[in-house]
Amino acid sequence: MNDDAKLSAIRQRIDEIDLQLQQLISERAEAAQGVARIKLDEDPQTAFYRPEREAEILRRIKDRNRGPLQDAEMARLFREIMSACLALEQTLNVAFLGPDGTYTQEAVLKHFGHAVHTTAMGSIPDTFREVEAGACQYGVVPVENSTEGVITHTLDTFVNSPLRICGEVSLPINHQLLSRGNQAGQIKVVYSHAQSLAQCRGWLDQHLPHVERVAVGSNAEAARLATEIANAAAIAGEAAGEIYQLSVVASNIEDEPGNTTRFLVIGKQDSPPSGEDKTSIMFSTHNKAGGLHSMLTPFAEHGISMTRIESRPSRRGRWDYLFFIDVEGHRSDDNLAAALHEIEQAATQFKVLGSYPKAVI
Ligand SMILES: O=C(O)C(=O)C[C@]1(C(=O)O)C=C[C@@H](O)C=C1
Repeated sequence: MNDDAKLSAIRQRIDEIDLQLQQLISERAEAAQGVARIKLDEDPQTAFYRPEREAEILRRIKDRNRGPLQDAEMARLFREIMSACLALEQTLNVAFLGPDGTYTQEAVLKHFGHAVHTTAMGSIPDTFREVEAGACQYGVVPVENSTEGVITHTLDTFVNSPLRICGEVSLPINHQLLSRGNQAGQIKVVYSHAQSLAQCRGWLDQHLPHVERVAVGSNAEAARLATEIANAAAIAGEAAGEIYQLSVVASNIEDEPGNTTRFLVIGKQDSPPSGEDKTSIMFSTHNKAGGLHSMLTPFAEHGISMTRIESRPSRRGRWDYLFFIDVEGHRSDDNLAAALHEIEQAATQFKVLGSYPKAVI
């Protein structure tokens, strides 16, 4: 067989595979419609989105992947199939910290796939309010960055919100220096969110030491300004560059190569156990020596791993703090339920913010 004949034979095989794939995807979508009918029969107020089921499916897909596609690529393809199937059951509206083109929007699409409808909000509290009011079923907000630490605004907003955490998203952050066509030497001002400016401080000191740095509300806002102002550039993600049609002057300019931001998915529902879960809680304790230590002892005694601890002033008095803690496990696990009960008894204020599947993709 010559090369032309080989090529055409392989393409014929690809056509046959595509046909089978397409038929199977349609069958899968019909199956999802069947699930939706049962859910509605059982409860007219049902939640169609099931984070624990999606996490189980995506984990299995990664586990049984045998290449040549990477696990993450394979999971991403199935992520989109599930997203389209869910859209047949219900249009999902997800509020996020906007404007369009922010990393938070990227996190929404990574977590829910592209078949969801996204609504850009002006602030973190507005994102919470949109979900509390029922205008969107879910919201996505940033909570911590591996280089810059916690996003305090998100933690503070949880204090008075009835919403639950029902998922987490981990997004590698690759910052691009974007501009309308300026070369690095022509740039006089760089706009970005304060956190992104901080994450690129070393690069800016080295490559643009005399250029003014201006912090603005979001990276997407910075990208918009870079389209309007002469000799301006923005630090933002690729998505913002595409939306605002800016060219990349320098890519991946973050100082820490592993720079990652973690986002939380907030909603009104609790996520049942998925097999690999995390639980986030918030509490305050009497302001006395050893107070925090004694509050954490139940975790150690019940063999629970803590993955994060943050403290915030409680605003109820000087030196009074709220603690935000993430642990491994689901609140319905026996050992975690026992530990949480003991902590609740000893706390002056206590709230489980949610149990949810660990990020899979
Ligand atoms: O299993 C379900 O509950 C479904 O609705 C099906 C499905 C899927 O496509 O696999 C779709 C949406 C849910 O979030 C989880 C899974």
